[in-house]
Amino acid sequence: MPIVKTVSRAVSQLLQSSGCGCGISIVPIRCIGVSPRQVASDASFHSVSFSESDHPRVLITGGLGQLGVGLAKLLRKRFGKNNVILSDIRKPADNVFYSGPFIYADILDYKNLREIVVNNRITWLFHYSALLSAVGEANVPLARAVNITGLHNVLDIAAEHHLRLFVPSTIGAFGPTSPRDPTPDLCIQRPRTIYGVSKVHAELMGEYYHYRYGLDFRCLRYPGIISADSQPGGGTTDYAVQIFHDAMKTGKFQCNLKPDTRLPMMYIDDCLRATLEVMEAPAEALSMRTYNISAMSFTPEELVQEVQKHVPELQVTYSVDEVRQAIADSWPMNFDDRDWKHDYDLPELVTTMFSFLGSDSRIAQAN
Ligand SMILES: NC(=O)c1ccc[n+]([C@@H]2O[C@H](COP(=O)([O-])OP(=O)(O)OC[C@H]3O[C@@H](n4cnc5c(N)ncnc54)[C@H](O)[C@@H]3O)[C@@H](O)[C@H]2O)c1
Ligand SMILES: C[C@@H](O)[C@H](N)C(=O)O
Repeated sequence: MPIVKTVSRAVSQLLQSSGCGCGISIVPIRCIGVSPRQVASDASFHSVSFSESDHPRVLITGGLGQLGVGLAKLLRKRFGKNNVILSDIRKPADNVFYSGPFIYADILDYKNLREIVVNNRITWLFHYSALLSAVGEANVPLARAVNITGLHNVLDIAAEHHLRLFVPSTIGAFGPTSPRDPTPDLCIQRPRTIYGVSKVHAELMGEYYHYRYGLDFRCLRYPGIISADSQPGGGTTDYAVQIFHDAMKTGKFQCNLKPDTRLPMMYIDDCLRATLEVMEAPAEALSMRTYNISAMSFTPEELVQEVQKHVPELQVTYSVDEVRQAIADSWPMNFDDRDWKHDYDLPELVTTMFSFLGSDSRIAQAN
């Protein structure tokens, strides 16, 4: 994935001729009255005293899911604790609440979201709220609302307030008619889940707003992300996180995908590093708005083999979930990101997960 690369002449011409801040750029401002500042918008915003600086002022939506807390930690290290606001509709755990600014933000409440952006002088927005693939199929109306209507709110607010906007897409934005091994950045995208459809919609709307209104929209298609300190939110790739917890706790793991189901995966540190890189890239270095990002690709049986090097007594059974299996069978097996360099392959991933989960003592003598 050439996040930062020389912009070709053709791309430069395209950018110059089609917007990016010039040309037709009347920003879509919704016709709702200007509301007075409401206490509710920043009532839960503790210990905040923003200083003027060159750092971006960041809002993360859906920040209490698998990826948001880790992203906030990374961004706070770089831009300062009080310049990064985590938000969600759920109640944060104590350690999250006291680690930096947190605010309630429902992305379906346009006015509230706009107030938060205005009152806190947000300049960068990471839009993480979503219903993932499996929970999305279980509640299509809610997935449609959060993933599509919510995105529309975010796009309009970002365009109106000239934010740099990051929206993650996914391997789930591809479908059975896409080339699956490998899947390139540009190819046919006909996903069969509401999650995938909403992500293709996000990719296209972001790109449209970029060319039409000059919105600084940036998007990476993530593979399945694996993390030790946060739980996945109901996706098809969740098994690859669950196995570590079950190996540690019970020594038994029931996999809900077939043993030979190959999917692209990535350790969370690589994912968050790539996200920061694409957000920090100079605009003129981006030749597209959406890129694949990839690290490794494995099947459940390959992951089990690697995990058993650390927990040899792990017992594994397979009980296939038909919904998740059908989704996985329609997704890429290998993701082509061309030249982005990841740090973690499968062995490093597994070692890191176990050392994070505190299993050093269980590492097999057999190694
Ligand atoms: N985790 C992965 O493997 C993976 C892979 C590809 C893409 N992504 C994308 O990255 C983003 C973050 O993923 P994640 O794994 O952290 O997701 P997650 O499901 O763990 O968390 C999503 C968060 O969105 C919040 N949310 C739901 N409805 C909301 C609303 N109305 N307003 C505000 N917040 C709301 C939830 O409370 C939850 O905390 C998502 O957009 C997802 O599609 C994740
Ligand atoms: C792949 C990704 O988008 C998510 N983990 C899911 O399985 O739904």
